[in-house]
Amino acid sequence: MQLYGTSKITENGELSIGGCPVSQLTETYGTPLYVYDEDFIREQMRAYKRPFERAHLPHRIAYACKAFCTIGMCQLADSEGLWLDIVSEGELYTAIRAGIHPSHMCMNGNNKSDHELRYAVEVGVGLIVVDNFYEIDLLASILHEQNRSMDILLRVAPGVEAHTHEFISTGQQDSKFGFDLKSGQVQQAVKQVKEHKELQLVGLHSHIGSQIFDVEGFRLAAHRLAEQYAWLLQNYELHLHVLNLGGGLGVRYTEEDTPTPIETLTEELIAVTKEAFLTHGMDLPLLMLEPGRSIVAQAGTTLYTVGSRKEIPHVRTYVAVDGGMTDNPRLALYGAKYEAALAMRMHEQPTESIAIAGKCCESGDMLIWDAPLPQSHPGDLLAITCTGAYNYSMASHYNRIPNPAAILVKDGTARTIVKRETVEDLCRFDVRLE
Ligand SMILES: Cc1ncc(COP(=O)(O)O)c(C=O)c1O
Ligand SMILES: N[C@@H](CCCC[NH3+])C(=O)O
Repeated sequence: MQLYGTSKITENGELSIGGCPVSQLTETYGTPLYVYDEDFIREQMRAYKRPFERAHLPHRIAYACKAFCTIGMCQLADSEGLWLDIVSEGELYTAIRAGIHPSHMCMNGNNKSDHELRYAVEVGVGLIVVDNFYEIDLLASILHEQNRSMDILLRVAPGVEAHTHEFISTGQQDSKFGFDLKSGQVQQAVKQVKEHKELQLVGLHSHIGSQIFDVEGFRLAAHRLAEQYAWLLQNYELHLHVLNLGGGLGVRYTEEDTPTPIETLTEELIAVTKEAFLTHGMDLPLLMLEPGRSIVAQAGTTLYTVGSRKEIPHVRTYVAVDGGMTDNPRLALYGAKYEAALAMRMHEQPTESIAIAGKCCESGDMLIWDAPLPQSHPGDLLAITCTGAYNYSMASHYNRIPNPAAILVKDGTARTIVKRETVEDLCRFDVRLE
């Protein structure tokens, strides 16, 4: 199993994260437990900024908090000077509760409700990424009512096929997101925006997908967008000074994944975007990025306790843990692959290949199909790495399983960022029939 960030193996073969031996963490917080490595998260955020700072380029890095959205996580992003990319009332509310200034937020979403847009306008969200024709008029009318104006970007579907799972590919022409570039919807949208003095169009936005390993898709998107910037300048005398290329940088879940490191990819992104704009004799606009997964995925490890075992001769051995698809639905949804280790016996060699199952009443409730591990016993601690993104945020209560706690570890100290749910919490909204 590959270790990330501050994760280490102690002399007696125990996994430690952020200077905290995992047995101490689980003794205090129980299992399943999401453990987040604070230094590593901060380092990922800084890696995005360094290339811009080195080149003295204006930039905005907005953490796409959908990857892991809690008050503490929003505070971390803010403390590193990042904006937040939010997509719903809930994310906006969380960010506000975290004390983030709304002017440092960018709001995405393909079906923002009247209520959500009103909320964003009232608090003064810095930038709204308008996704469709309906939203242009809706947002304009809300702003008009309140006698306000707002900076917006237009979300563009640039017709780029990102090489990733089809469920997380978003830049292709056949997508629910954004204005279709190929059929001229972007120019049509700009025309419609120009009819509303409340909407200040400052740039375009594209997000080609998630878990992307190289710059090629971004290069194509940058070229297609630069062409639009040039066209809009020529035909409408519209000088757009912001370009948002979205998020999407991939991470290593297993050895099959070979992502470009954040700093290198960011340098490449700057270079390809510069080149694209130069082709049209234009300067690089203020570049905005919205990374989610690459900030938090590898900084997260989930700790479980091993329970039952089922050996099917000549077929497979299942070992079940005290969590599963409720805290990590990514195998069930995308066929995602992970690595695991027995967290107290990190020095031991694997002796068998097992299937790690969850505890839900569902055959698809699996975490890993073939994990090479030493023989495990009930009560052993099992660690699955790279579970920091889209795990907690997509957790469910299936089978009325409470969500685990999440903690942040650093320099030998642990802090709770999300409390463990209780079964009482699960009944909180139920109404007893009288
Ligand atoms: C508009 C937008 N921005 C940013 C992100 C973050 O993507 P990722 O977590 O892959 O960096 C997403 C999710 O794919 C998105 O839809
Ligand atoms: N939920 C997806 C990522 C979606 C990206 C958001 N647009 C995943 O777990 O990989």
